[in-house]
Amino acid sequence: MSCQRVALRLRARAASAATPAGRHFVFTPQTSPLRAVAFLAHRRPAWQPASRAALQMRLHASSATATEPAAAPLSKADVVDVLKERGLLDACTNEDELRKACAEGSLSVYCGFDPTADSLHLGNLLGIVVLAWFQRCGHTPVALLGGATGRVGDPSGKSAERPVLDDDTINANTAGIKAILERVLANGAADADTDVPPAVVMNNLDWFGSMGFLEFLREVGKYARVGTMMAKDSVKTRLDSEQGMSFTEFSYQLLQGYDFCHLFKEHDVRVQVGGSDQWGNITAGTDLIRRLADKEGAWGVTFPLLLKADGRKFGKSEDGAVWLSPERLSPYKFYQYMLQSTDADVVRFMRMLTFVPLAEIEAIEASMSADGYVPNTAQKRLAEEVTRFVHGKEGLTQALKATEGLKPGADTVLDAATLEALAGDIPTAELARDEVVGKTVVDVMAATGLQKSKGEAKRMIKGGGARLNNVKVEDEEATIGEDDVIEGRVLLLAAGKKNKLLVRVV
Ligand SMILES: Nc1ncnc2c1ncn2[C@@H]1O[C@H](COP(=O)(O)OP(=O)(O)OP(=O)(O)O)[C@@H](O)[C@H]1O
Ligand SMILES: N[C@@H](Cc1ccc(O)cc1)C(=O)O
Repeated sequence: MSCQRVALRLRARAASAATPAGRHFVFTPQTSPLRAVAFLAHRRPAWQPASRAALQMRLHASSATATEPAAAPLSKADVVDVLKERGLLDACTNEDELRKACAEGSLSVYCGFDPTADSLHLGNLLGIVVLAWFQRCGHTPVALLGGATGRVGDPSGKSAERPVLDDDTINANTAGIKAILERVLANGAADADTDVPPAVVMNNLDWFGSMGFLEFLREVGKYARVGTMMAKDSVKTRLDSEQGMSFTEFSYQLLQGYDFCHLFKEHDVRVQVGGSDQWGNITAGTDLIRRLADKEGAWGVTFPLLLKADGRKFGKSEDGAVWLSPERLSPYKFYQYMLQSTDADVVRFMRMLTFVPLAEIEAIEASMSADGYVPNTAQKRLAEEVTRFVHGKEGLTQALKATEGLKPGADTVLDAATLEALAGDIPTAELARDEVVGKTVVDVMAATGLQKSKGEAKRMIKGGGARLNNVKVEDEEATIGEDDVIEGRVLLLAAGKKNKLLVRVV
């Protein structure tokens, strides 16, 4: 949409808006888009479908002074609209029924995560975001660890059998993703405007671990139809392949189906969400609930896969997976990744991965093509929001400090914790204390390889490009004192604007 059209839409939307206090603003066609934008963003602290619909209706009405009720917080009934508006709804087993059930009361909603790696990645974040939206609307999110299903391997979306992981790996992976789910869901709840129902984390090994094969065949397998199982996309595509499919992976849909059935019966979980490739497994669950528990009232919802600009999905097999664990990808690197989103992606990512109100996102989008837009403003907002969700306030602070301190030519002095967190993100060397303290900057630059020789290091200082802890080194004979080793542990050297080296003093 052109800037002009966005601006007109925003003006039209704002034309009849009321402040929370009930006073009315009348915006004219001359009102600047940024004023309209600022007003809308200020007025609507959370996304509100009811008022949005009212605004849309007024877009087509002639009166520019009609009033609108004061902003209301999100309610249980809103969640389906929220997901749709944000591009997070791909399919639903029965949307009308689900809407009705959401409006009638608080539902428990689950999403499963198999421990195929010790960390989740950016693509998996979508499942957490969807759970968090249900939570913000007043429903209870349940994150299910696939301690059992991870031992079998989901064939969905895979062109070949998954490797069988050993028990130790699966247990370590389960612990890794459990920590991430707990942390990210807690960050999301802490950031919500209102109190939200607490998240629950479960592990399907708790019910499958003690179930024998005969029991499974008798209690679960008896209710599944082979024809239906064969018709799932995950099976059809693999049966056509040369390698075929193992019975183990063929059975996967029944395990996931039984999870839903178990959670439905034992914990009154009514909704399962998952990526679009999970449709077959999710409907295996709703089918099983109908047959085994003889009950209706369970719904499946899928969200589209998060894709890169070139159409490839964010996953873990590709080079450079965007991991959510700080051990695999530091908050600084994670922040940098989001910061480098292209203008073509940034608005889509903001809609799908953040909780920024849609009116504000539209305002940001409009501002991007307006005069005076400071490049990367939208990317900064995206990076801040997603980093705070994934790594918490402390992680974001760390990422911002590191970004500031590592900017080419920065003069901010960083603390030891921030610097140490960067080990692995920037070149790092380790030297004994007596190889650093009392030595010249030239010596240390050469000893660490930051400069090829002492002569080169001297020339760098002469040219004004050498920095110790972001402070310019003026003197070729300058020595490193005890005080230069930050908190006795670390220092930062730079040769030129971009060539930085972290020295750990041991
Ligand atoms: N980019 C994505 N967007 C949304 N959901 C995703 C994305 N990637 C994975 N998921 C969800 O996470 C589930 C588990 O991911 P899975 O382990 O199958 O693949 P992956 O992590 O994407 O790794 P790979 O790169 O090996 O395919 C998927 O079935 C899907 O529902
Ligand atoms: N099959 C899902 C994980 C999952 C496991 C168990 C479930 O009950 C639900 C989902 C995936 O591969 O991501």
